Amino acid sequence: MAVIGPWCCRRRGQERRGPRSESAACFIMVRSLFTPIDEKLCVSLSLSLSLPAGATLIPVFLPLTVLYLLSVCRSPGASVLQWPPPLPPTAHLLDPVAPVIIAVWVALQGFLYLLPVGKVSEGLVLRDGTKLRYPINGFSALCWSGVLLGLCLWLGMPLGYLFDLIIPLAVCAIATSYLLALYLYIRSFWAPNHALALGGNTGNPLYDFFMGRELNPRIGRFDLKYFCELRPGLIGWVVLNLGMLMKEVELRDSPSLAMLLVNGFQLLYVSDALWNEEAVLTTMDIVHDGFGFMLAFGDLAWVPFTYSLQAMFLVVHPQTLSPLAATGIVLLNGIGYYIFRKSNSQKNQFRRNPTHPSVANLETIATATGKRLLVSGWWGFVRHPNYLGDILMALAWSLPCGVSHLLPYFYLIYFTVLLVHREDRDARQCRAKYGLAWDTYCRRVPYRIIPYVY
Ligand SMILES: NC(=O)C1=CN([C@@H]2O[C@H](COP(=O)(O)OP(=O)(O)OC[C@H]3O[C@@H](n4cnc5c(N)ncnc54)[C@H](OP(=O)(O)O)[C@@H]3O)[C@@H](O)[C@H]2O)C=CC1
Ligand SMILES: CC(C)=CCC[C@@H](C)[C@H]1CC=C2C3=C(CC[C@@]21C)[C@@]1(C)CC[C@H](O)C(C)(C)[C@@H]1CC3
Repeated sequence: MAVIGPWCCRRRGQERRGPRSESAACFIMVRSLFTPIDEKLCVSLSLSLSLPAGATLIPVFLPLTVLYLLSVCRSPGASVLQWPPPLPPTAHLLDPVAPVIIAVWVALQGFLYLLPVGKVSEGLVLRDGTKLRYPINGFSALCWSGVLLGLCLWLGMPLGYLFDLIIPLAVCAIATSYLLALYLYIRSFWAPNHALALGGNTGNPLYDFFMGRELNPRIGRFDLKYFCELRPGLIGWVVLNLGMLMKEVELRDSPSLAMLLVNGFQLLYVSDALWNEEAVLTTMDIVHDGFGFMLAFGDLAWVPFTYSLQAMFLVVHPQTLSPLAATGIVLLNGIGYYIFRKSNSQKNQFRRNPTHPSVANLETIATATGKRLLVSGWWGFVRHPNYLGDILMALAWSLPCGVSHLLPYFYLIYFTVLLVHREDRDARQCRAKYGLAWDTYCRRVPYRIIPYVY
């Protein structure tokens, strides 16, 4: 097996080292999934999984992981530690109804995105000094989607059919993300230099296809990355959850408490993302990352089909929850959500208007860029309080599924790896941006995500 050194590329005299995207988190995730089977094999696999081998293998490995998880989730054993079963026959992978559902869904979300409702916000300043404008109407798209789904249910449409169709739907979503990524890669060659992302232009076609060359690809005023990040996949996730709930009603006459909790928690999370849609304009994905296969696949296939695994698991593996356990889980989700929301809002408020009364009294340190860093409040507790809240919520989403299977904890494991990697990537970017001030911040706030642990 050829081992290709650390990720490193030279372009215009610059050297960049180290993994720079969630793809590295994927490598680690692959390792953590297979560790019990053969640690040595996985260590050498992950060593060899570097540029460009990683960029070649991940677009094959991740879609297969989605199909594998969905098949295992529907099987009676639901064991992720078994040897992967053969792929289902083609007849089970494809269904003519699936592309119709996906096309109608994406078209509906596109229509709702273009509706002239809600305000229009400006993104951060781009390299050419301009700012892009984005519609802030995601929450209204969620509400309209809810109204239309309610209408479908009222008309007697069997939403539980989504459970039966899940694998063909995932195949279609994966195919759509491949086509989209290919389109994005080709069109990026017509984009001006200043519109390209700094990370996805190594000249290696596979790596650039994977990372994405163009930063904010648009068709007219339709921003493809912003649309995909928050609409079809994220709202699709809660629709799939609802489908699982309806399937449970079909099978057992009423939804279980566990299913209601999972649906409720995840609906709260998605609603929160869309309610605070403007905050997404300052996330790494929108500001730094190109739009390529990783984000297209992540948004359109990974999020809806792996984030809904807990609800799908509950259809086949019903769980009984005692009122005490349910109360504890609701409390855990509430605490996680509180930390997540309060810390995200505090930073957003501080970045938008540092003199606002809610943040004006917080202790800060100055940086050479003119921006200040918070060293008290949530951001003085740990360096990423928002990640801590997110991880607590992820745990609360898995616990209703009991502790007999590992599969419902897939999201928690994947997400922890993703956030640990994301924290590391952000720390490197902040170190480069703020220099000594960042070191001072790190000394003042020694823990990254979990106080006294990490
Ligand atoms: N469910 C999911 O699949 C995922 C969810 N998430 C969630 O998305 C949310 C956003 O996360 P993400 O975009 O990764 O990063 P953050 O929202 O944590 O933003 C990091 C940025 O915040 C600023 N910052 C860091 N420390 C300070 C400080 N002390 N004072 C002021 N500003 C500071 C820096 O930017 P600057 O100084 O330039 O302003 C830094 O680059 C999180 O809640 C995360 O959990 C993320 C990924 C996946
Ligand atoms: C394995 C793989 C292909 C990983 C790709 C990573 C993406 C799935 C995630 C990267 C950042 C994301 C964010 C959200 C969803 C997952 C992805 C796309 C997010 C929209 C979820 C809701 C949150 O409230 C959020 C809006 C802060 C968040 C933004 C980042």
